[in-house]
Amino acid sequence: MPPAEGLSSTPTKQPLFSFGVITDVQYADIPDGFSFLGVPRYYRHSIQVLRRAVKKWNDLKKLKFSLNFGDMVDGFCPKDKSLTTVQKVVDEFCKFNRPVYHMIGNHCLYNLTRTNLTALFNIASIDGTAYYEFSPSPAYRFVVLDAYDISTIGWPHHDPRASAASMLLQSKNPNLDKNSPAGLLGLDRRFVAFNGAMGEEQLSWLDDVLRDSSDRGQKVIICCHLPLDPRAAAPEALLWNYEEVMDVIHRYGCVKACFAGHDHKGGYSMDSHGIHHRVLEAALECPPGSDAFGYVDVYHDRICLVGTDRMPSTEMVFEP
Ligand SMILES: Nc1ccn([C@@H]2O[C@H](COP(=O)(O)O)[C@@H](O)[C@H]2O)c(=O)n1
Ligand SMILES: O=P(O)(O)OC[C@H](O)CO
Repeated sequence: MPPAEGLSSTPTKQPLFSFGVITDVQYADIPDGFSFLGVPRYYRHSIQVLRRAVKKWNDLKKLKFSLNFGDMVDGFCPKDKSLTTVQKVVDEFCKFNRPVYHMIGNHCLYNLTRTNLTALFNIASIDGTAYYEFSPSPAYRFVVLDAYDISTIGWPHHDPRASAASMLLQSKNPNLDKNSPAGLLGLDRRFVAFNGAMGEEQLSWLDDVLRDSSDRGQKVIICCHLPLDPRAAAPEALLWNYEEVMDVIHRYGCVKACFAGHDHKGGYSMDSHGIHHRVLEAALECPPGSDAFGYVDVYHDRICLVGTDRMPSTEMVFEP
């Protein structure tokens, strides 16, 4: 869990900039249900959480942009309603009067093609990929990763990225149902079909962006639907090749924090290189009337997540 429930030493100076965060809205116009492990899921209420998030973000008047960490629609959404449902959620995000940067999650890919999704989410895409970067202030760069670059979901069966994922799952997960981690031990429990990996091209792009950021003296915040640190999330939620990705990140000193979604209960850790990992609590699992969203104040020496209700606040001070 985060080191502090509140912001014990909130700096009094003005942040360089601030941004909103929300994850796993997983909206569908269907009755409430449960996760595979029996955790309640409020499919119709989650869009109300998003509405309250957008209102709060607008009321604050200081946010520069917001980040949606993926899974805006649920896999149980009737497939003939996928497009209108995703459009309905996108329309809610559009009520925020600043840009919103989206990530693609597994539930998005259960519903729509990558071509549809990248168009709806306004992601400039090469060959269906959904990784990109932006710099909201000269001192900072945001790197948005595509966690399903190598995946059995989202690509046509003949695509090499789908074949590579199938081969990996085949070798790591003997279960007939590849969504099941039954029998897998420890961190190997991540080898399930609802996760994915970053491919070589994306890893090399990440390396280039981080080298350039280091050269420019910029600090970097990494954003990914899937968590990258085992101490911040359940093994079943991790990116398949999180170690490879963290090896690239640890080559440079510029990355200060990694944010993720997917593991609905949320989490926090600081890794061996002093990088903060914050997995955000899901909007989907908020019982009616409760919320999970927040905003982040960014300073030169720290970032402060100010959470609402089920999303605890977290102060993340950078290592010198
Ligand atoms: N076939 C499956 C699917 C999931 N699990 C486990 O349940 C957890 C939650 O799954 P949801 O997709 O409902 O969020 C997941 O972390 C798996 O450990 C399973 O055992 N078998
Ligand atoms: O949002 P889901 O249904 O993919 O669930 C993700 C799992 O909880 C990760 O362990």
